[in-house]
Amino acid sequence: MKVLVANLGSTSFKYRLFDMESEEQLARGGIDRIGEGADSTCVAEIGSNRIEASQRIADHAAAVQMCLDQLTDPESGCLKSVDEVSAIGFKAVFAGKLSGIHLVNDDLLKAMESLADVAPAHNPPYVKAMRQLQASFPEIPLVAALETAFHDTIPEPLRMYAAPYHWAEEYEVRRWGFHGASHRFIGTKMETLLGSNDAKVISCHLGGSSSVCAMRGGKSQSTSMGMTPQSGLPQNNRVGDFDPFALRLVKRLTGKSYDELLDELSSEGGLLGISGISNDLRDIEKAAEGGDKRAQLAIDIYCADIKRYIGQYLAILNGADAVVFTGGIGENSDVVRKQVCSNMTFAGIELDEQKNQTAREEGIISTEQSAVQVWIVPTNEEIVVARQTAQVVKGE
Ligand SMILES: Nc1ncnc2c1ncn2[C@@H]1O[C@H](COP(=O)(O)OP(=O)(O)O)[C@@H](O)[C@H]1O
Ligand SMILES: CC(=O)OP(=O)(O)O
Ligand SMILES: [Mg+2]
Repeated sequence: MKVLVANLGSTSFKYRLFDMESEEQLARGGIDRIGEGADSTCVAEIGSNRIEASQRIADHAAAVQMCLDQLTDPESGCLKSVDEVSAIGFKAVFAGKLSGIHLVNDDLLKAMESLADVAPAHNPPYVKAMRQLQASFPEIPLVAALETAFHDTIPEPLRMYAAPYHWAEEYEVRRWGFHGASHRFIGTKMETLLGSNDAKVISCHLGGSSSVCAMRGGKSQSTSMGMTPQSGLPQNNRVGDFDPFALRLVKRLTGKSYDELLDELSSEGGLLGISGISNDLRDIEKAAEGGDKRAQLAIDIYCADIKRYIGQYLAILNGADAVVFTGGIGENSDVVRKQVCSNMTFAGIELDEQKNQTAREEGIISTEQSAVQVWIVPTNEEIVVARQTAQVVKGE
């Protein structure tokens, strides 16, 4: 059984094709900087073929089409036709109480559409891509793996807001949490790497969107994203945690509506809003190296917030066995990892600067005497979604 997984990130598109009998990865590809109006780097590995291109990709729907073209290319592809794929799984984000794994049908699409204003960077591209694929390939089952389900194990006191009690019951206003596929992958992987099925792990998934998750025995105990993917840490261009009453003041001073202000916070906030340069950390790091103060401030605010969550989670878990960095930023930015882990010796966290700078793949980047191990672990959200998709197709 071949399963294709589509991961429509806030800044990127990634896909992987698996043979599910062996879990062999047959192909993978990625496109970054989607919709920024700049050229995207499009990289794919299909069998032994490596394809690299630089071109303008307007949106995620165009990215999905490019993936299908790459896979079915007569020369470098690995499929004669898309019909060889038994199912397409989506690392889908938010459908409220329709959490977990679902076949994509009208009910699911409507639930995601009804929450488009709550998850504006995520739900609209998913719905568009799902509808496009439904129309083009009506015989191929589409499966949505909604990541909020991973956080069902968070205890009630860490899941609820101190809002009026009936908001949780009537409107489902609670800390849902996201990035479930990535945190689940890291939790399972760390059980193997640490040789324990009861490990205390703090997973820092840092990318276009970022979240930190405290896990015990691979189960989520708390996470930084709350009701929506705009919350928690500062995101690429979305605000992160924020006091809602500031809106009343800015509304009064500007005459703008709440909707306009929320749109600003979810498209002109986060790393872009603070730096005024880019929503991509690569550009921000370059500007900060060149002495740009706001770029440096964006990095400082981001790292201070990650540190704050790690501190919270050390308290919640009563210490930790490992802190893990993953995601586009977590795996690639030694600058962020160094700044986050500085001045943490009180908690037994000590980074090995040399290892941090040179590490490119999975490995430990803390010193031998560091009581808490610090790891880089490249995430594989797609294998988690592929397994869930195969379960649905097999009717398990
Ligand atoms: N070499 C790098 N150095 C610093 N940051 C990087 C590097 N490569 C990627 N990034 C950051 O990672 C982000 C993409 O992360 P990723 O987890 O793939 O994103 P998404 O949220 O779209 O799934 C980019 O927007 C950029 O900020
Ligand atoms: C919430 C989420 O999955 O975000 P992203 O795809 O941007 O990492
Ligand atoms: Mg992502």
